[in-house]
Amino acid sequence: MNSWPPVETTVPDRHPDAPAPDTELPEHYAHCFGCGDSVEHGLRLRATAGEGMTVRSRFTVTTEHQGAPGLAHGGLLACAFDEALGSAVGHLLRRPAVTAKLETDFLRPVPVGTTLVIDAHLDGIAGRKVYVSAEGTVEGTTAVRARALFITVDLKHFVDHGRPEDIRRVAENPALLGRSIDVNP
Ligand SMILES: CCCCCCCC(=O)SCCNC(=O)CCNC(=O)[C@H](O)C(C)(C)COP(=O)(O)OP(=O)(O)OC[C@H]1O[C@@H](n2cnc3c(N)ncnc32)[C@H](O)[C@@H]1OP(=O)(O)O
Repeated sequence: MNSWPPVETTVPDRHPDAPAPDTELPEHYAHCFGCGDSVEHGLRLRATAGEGMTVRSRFTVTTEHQGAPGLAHGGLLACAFDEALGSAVGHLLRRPAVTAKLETDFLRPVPVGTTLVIDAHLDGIAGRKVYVSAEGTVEGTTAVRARALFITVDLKHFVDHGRPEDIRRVAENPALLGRSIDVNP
């Protein structure tokens, strides 16, 4: 395995306004496939702030999430990790960031009806680059590991690239966005 993080980094402090350990974290966007409650067959990850630079997320696999009979689809598991890792970056640093690179190791199948517990850890930052890793367990057994590079961005990233009607909808109803991330840090 390559060394991780792959470049020299520093470990940041939690943002002073980051949610305290054991706080249940809100969805970051109501229409997010990873965490939004408005998405009928979305993953609906639930997350809790941990100690230090950690966040624990939980993903319960339903029949809509299958790739093979009775088993979670690998791409959706990767999505769950993207969300869990992004949640750690967003909530602990309180800065918007997007995934630039995501790698996953699938060690064991994840059955429908089980809950994957994803423990994400913010490993270090170098400028706008944020390195995070996570381990997912099912009933105490490691099933998936992942690591990712997120890049912090400003609000302009979303305004410039997002579909105008969706940007407008959020501007008209800011409650669609969670309040744990500073959009103008
Ligand atoms: C609470 C929130 C939860 C959110 C969970 C969900 C997260 C998501 O799904 S985000 C959606 C998926 N991701 C995206 O759409 C991102 C698409 N990509 C982009 O917009 C751009 O490529 C972006 C913003 C990542 C980087 O572009 P840009 O701002 O021009 O920066 P750029 O200069 O290219 O890169 C910055 C640094 O990162 C490095 N970098 C960028 N991409 C990569 C990569 N794939 N691999 C390695 N390094 C990379 C660059 O080499 C550069 O390094 P250095 O500073 O040392 O020169």
